[in-house]
Amino acid sequence: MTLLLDDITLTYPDGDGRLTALDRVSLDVSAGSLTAVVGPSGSGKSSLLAVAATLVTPDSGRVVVDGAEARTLSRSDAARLRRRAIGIVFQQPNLLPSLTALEQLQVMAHLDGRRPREVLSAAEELLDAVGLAAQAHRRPHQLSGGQRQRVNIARALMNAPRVLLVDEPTSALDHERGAAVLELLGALTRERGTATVLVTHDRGALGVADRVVEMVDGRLTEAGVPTGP
Ligand SMILES: Nc1ncnc2c1ncn2[C@@H]1O[C@H](COP(=O)(O)OP(=O)(O)OP(=O)(O)O)[C@@H](O)[C@H]1O
Repeated sequence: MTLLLDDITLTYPDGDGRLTALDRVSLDVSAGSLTAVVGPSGSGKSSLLAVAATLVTPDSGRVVVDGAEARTLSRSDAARLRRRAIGIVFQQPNLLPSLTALEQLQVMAHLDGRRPREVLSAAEELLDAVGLAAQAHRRPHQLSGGQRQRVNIARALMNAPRVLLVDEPTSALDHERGAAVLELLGALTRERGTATVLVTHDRGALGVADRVVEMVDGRLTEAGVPTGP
């Protein structure tokens, strides 16, 4: 199993008590499959992603990414796991305004100490895969919202992560662009073999998901396997 969340409980301080954001949640996601997480606002979806990304340590339960249990790693091994094994796509692309699309991708890999020539060809190949080969030298303000989100997705894939975590990627997009981004995420998941978790309000996501789970009040329930379009 490429991503395993096993019996996760996460609480936050809340006045005198604690608020349970994740209540004994378990989820496994295999390579090359996409799990959509739906559920009302405040039900714990972002918390689930933060735990899966190893950005937040749960009160109890295990997070296993590509065979490594996050809690047992040293700080530096945990940082490496986060950088290499996990790709994160947030709602807002957060691109650096002064860099071109190509450079946004290159920065990720340079931070990881990879060789410039190899980095350049990987970045060009990924921009091509997300349909932006012709826009490689544009800066964020010269791209549409959908194109910016594609750069964001390509950037998250730059270090060839085993796990891809995506939070509401279509919320800033119109229906058509949103649908195209979801199709792209489904295709990249299969091509690149990532274990993908997609948090979304967008019903269009149900068509690209292998599995749909629902969060309600911090608990996860199976919402069924979509039967396709
Ligand atoms: N840092 C925090 N400190 C305290 N409580 C928090 C914190 N982050 C989230 N919460 C609470 O935990 C619960 C789950 O929040 P979370 O952001 O995971 O929900 P969500 O399903 O992602 O919501 P939305 O769809 O609105 O983004 C909510 O009740 C929220 O108010």
